Amino acid sequence: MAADSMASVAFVAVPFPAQGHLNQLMHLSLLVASRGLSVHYAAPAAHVRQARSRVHGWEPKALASISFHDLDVPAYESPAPDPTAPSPFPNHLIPMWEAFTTAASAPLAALLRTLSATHRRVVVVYDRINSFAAEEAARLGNGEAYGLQCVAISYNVGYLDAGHRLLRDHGLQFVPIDVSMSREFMEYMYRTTAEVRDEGGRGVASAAGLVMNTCRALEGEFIDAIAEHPTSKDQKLFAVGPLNPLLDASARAPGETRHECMDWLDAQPPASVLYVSFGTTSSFRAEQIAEMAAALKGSKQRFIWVLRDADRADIFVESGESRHDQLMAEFSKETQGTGLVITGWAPQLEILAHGATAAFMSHCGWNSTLESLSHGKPMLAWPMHSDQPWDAELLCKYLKVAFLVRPWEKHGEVVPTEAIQEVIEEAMLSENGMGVRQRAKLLGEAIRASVGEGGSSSKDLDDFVAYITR
Ligand SMILES: O=c1ccn([C@@H]2O[C@H](COP(=O)(O)OP(=O)(O)O[C@H]3O[C@H](CO)[C@@H](O)[C@H](O)[C@H]3O)[C@@H](O)[C@H]2O)c(=O)[nH]1
Repeated sequence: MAADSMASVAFVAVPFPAQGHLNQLMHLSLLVASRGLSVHYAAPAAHVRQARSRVHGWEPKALASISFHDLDVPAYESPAPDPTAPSPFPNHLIPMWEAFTTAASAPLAALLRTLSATHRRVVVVYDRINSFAAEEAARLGNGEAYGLQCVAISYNVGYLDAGHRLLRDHGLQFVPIDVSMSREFMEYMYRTTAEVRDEGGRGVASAAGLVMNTCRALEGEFIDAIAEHPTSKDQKLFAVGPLNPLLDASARAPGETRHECMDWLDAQPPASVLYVSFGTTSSFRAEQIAEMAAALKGSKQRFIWVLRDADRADIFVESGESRHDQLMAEFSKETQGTGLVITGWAPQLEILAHGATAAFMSHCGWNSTLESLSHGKPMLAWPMHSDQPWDAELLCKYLKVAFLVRPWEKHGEVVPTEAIQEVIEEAMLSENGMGVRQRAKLLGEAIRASVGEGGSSSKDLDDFVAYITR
């Protein structure tokens, strides 16, 4: 591709302001920038700062290849999450999301107009929740918009048709979205997300296509099912994932200072540590924390447990102290030598890549799922909300690389120590566990091949860049 043809195209990423979403558009932006495009990343100031400070797996200097733009939004509340709420869905983030959707389109439109005047084409890649960004791109004479699918593409197959052949053939259940998400968030999505307003229809009519953070090795049949669906008519589809960087088993991330837990991991035997973490949007009830602590201790397995509450709307107003600090000081003494508890931000990508890590107990957020599988690590699935029950189905019944800790039907109940411990022991010690680990290792190799030279995702990324710079 000629350099001038690249430079005359502006690529503008418009993420949804939550860690699991900021992160994916950041990785895609860095990948596209490394191919020589002029890349812009536009979000509220605190979220630009969050995305930059938490980016993992890249050289910090890679961030210099992107122009960051603060979208001016009015002040919003940033309450602490409520761990006692009946549902773990992060309703405390909704005031911030409302402020974002109401206010961000005007500054985004101004940015797009400026770029439109100085570039041959403006390509907006927007989180599918942010339909407003595609509408702003459509107002430009030289604008083009692509949705970014931040969750499994099979999730959409289930959403469009819960009785789809692929679901029937594999015995997969789709939990309706109004069951796995809060009513308040459904109402919000109905206003902000064309695909939801359309009940799974075409979505933003003007969007040129869809970029998917997945690969054929994981979801090939589902990618084909979406391509054949009438809603994809005239849309360009690109499966370019996993977007997260891949590290080798030494888990050395470029240019980063290492978290102290990595030295501890270095000293553990190969494939001996269970990693436990539940992403950035869920908080455990105190009763559940006690059962988890007892199960980890009782299993006598090595572990790293990231015990943190859901992010606040603005992560920089967090107090620094954790409600778990005191309890954990005691638990850490009891399990010293066997396990580590982290109540701050953990280097998840590095932990999952490390040769001492055997398996990952997770809520099955799509980033966690991709980060684990792309490093060949099986999962212990404990879905909390949103797309997570679907991911657990995909992992346990379709890919067969996970053990189910808690079936979705029991999501209102506290999972007792014995049930958690039983799954840990099955994953870490049993013959069946070894089989699942082996399958995850092979799947990891296939996923890595997808983004390697000549792989399906690498080819789709080439095609995407070639198409937007045509
Ligand atoms: O201490 C921590 C905690 C988290 N992470 C990272 O934070 C991200 C978390 O993302 P994810 O696993 O997807 O979980 P959530 O934060 O819960 O993500 C939300 O967004 C995802 C993408 O849409 C959805 O799949 C989830 O259901 C939704 O809850 C991952 O990259 C983790 O590596 C860390 O690096 N360190």
